[in-house]
Amino acid sequence: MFATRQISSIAKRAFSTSTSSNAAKVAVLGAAGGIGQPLSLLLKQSSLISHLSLYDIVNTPGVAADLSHINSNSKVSGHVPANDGLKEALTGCDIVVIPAGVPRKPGMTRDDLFNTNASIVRDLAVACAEHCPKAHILVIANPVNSTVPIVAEVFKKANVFDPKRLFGVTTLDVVRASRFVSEVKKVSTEDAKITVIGGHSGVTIVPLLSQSGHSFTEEEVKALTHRIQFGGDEVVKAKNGTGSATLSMAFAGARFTNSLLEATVAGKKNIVEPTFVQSDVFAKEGVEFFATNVELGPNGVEKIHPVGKVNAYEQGLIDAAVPELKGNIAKGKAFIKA
Ligand SMILES: NC(=O)C1=CN([C@@H]2O[C@H](COP(=O)(O)OP(=O)(O)OC[C@H]3O[C@@H](n4cnc5c(N)ncnc54)[C@H](O)[C@@H]3O)[C@@H](O)[C@H]2O)C=CC1
Ligand SMILES: O=C([O-])CC(=O)C(=O)O
Repeated sequence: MFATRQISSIAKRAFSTSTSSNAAKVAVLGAAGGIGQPLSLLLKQSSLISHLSLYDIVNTPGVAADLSHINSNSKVSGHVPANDGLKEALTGCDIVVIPAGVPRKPGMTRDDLFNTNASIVRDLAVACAEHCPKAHILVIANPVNSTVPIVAEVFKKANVFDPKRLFGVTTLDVVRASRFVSEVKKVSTEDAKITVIGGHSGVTIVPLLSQSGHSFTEEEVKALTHRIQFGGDEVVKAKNGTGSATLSMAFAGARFTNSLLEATVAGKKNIVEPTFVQSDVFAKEGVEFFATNVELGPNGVEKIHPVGKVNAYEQGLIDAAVPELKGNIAKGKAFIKA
């Protein structure tokens, strides 16, 4: 249901309504990339955005010129590093979405991207802390389990950290889970709402199929769990060295950004999305960031939902996720502290 409803309502807004009076400035950093371009296209259709600000180290003037001909009401600007481009892109931003960074090739883990992407995300976070310290920051760049703590540490160093405004985008995991379960159970995706908790890599992705209202055989649970945890690898393998998920990620990133806009700009209530945030849910186990369903409100995180009832199999998945997550988070924090 979400997909159809979202696309038709976005399309309607684009062609029949004007931009909301308190609409937001939204920046996409990495906007010329595989995710950045389709994500920017989807965001261009939102009437809750007044200014779509596109930043990349290359090619954003062209992407911005192209998108700017679409007759929705938002302004589009393109920025590259020259002439204070990053400062221009970020100043006045309400939301910053960060898909900047390299994607995986076959045989790599998301953690293998750390060496390249950690410094990209750090430098962009430093600029956000300086030019738009109150913006909501949505991190897509992998490894999300480490890049989110990196942004947090940068913001803490600059004394501007607000944990309610920092999100790791894990929406693709629930989008995949919904699709895969709908295929197995032969139901509409509307009837396949799956909670996915934890983080965004391999065993840290924990689907809670027992909460879905469907019954599964043991074999189905194992196969679905594996497919949801390693769905990213399916795409990396199929793209055969040319990248990872871009189009489904753009869809998922737009879904999360639109939900945040609905909560912050449109003041809608009961907007719930899964996301990797600073959380108390597993704080006792030493896990500072964790993805669960989160209610979004005018200031970002409104309420972090608990994990809820899990069965023994899912408890085993959580037990496997916790140490891995702890390590990923510590690695991100140590990168900035060092
Ligand atoms: N959170 C999630 O669920 C997902 C995350 N990803 C991650 O998203 C990231 C981007 O993936 P793609 O768009 O496929 O890669 P891509 O290589 O197609 O695009 C990345 C873009 O970032 C730009 N870039 C590099 N350094 C930059 C900097 N310092 N400032 C601004 N822009 C910079 C590049 O010029 C390029 O246009 C990867 O790290 C990938 O692993 C991908 C899919 C899902
Ligand atoms: O698999 C990757 O590297 C990209 C990603 O995070 C995903 O598709 O979930």
